[in-house]
Amino acid sequence: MSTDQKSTPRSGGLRTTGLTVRYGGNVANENIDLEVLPGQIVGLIGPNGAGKTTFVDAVTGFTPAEGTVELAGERIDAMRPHLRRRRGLSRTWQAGELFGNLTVEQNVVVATRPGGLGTVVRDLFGRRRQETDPRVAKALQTVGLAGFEQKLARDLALGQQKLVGVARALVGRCELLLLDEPAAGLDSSESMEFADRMRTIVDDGGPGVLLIDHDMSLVLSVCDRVYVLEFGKLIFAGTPEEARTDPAVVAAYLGVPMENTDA
Ligand SMILES: Nc1ncnc2c1ncn2[C@@H]1O[C@H](COP(=O)(O)OP(=O)(O)OP(=O)(O)O)[C@@H](O)[C@H]1O
Repeated sequence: MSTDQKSTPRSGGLRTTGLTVRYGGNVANENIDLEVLPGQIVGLIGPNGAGKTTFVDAVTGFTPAEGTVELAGERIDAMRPHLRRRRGLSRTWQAGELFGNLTVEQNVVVATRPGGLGTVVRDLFGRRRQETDPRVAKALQTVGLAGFEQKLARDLALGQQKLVGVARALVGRCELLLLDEPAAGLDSSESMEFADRMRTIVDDGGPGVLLIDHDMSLVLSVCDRVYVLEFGKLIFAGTPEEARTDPAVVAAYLGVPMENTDA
């Protein structure tokens, strides 16, 4: 495994050390050391069942794990999921996260309210309708959806709906953004458009991003670094260029040239 991880503490981003998840006798993640620095897009890939979702669940606190998780230099592994979120660990979900009958703006507002959807609905039908929260406006501008605030979420193209999901994750404190299969359902040009937007967000001072996806061309083209999981273990960490020719990575993908592989 090639890696250039340093042992000095970082002031931002995500770092896991020795992250291990067991489901009975099955070790779904084994000693995972992974780092995402601010300003980086880092890919996490691996064949079906390799342990990618388990890793996300462990980092976000939805699955018990051994080892440490640091966010922006602070240990968060003893925290419950909502506290990790408050510290700036944000994620998007694979599917079904938007409320189709609400506007784009309302969908993002939901993420800013402690009461979630219930509070927003009360605001809509009660007298507490407020001006647009500047954080919401900024998040929508960041993802390129300024001007779409009053459209219904269901009327947007799928790629735009995914960007609403990103805006929701970005609103409030965001030290690290976990993108869980953002390209699912997108065609290759929509995926690349999404990737370009993510690159711009990160390069413009956005958070570090951990991108988990089956779309290899997306991951290899947009990521600064790539980690590859197989049977719960990291078999590779390095640049996308190194991943394309690494024998263990190629073997994990059955020898198919990686540009053409759909994990
Ligand atoms: N809640 C659970 N209880 C028991 N075993 C589980 C549980 N969740 C996942 N596993 C097992 O852990 C291993 C890793 O699964 P995981 O879903 O994390 O892989 P993945 O890389 O995300 O797969 P996919 O690409 O298909 O989503 C698999 O062997 C799976 O069967």
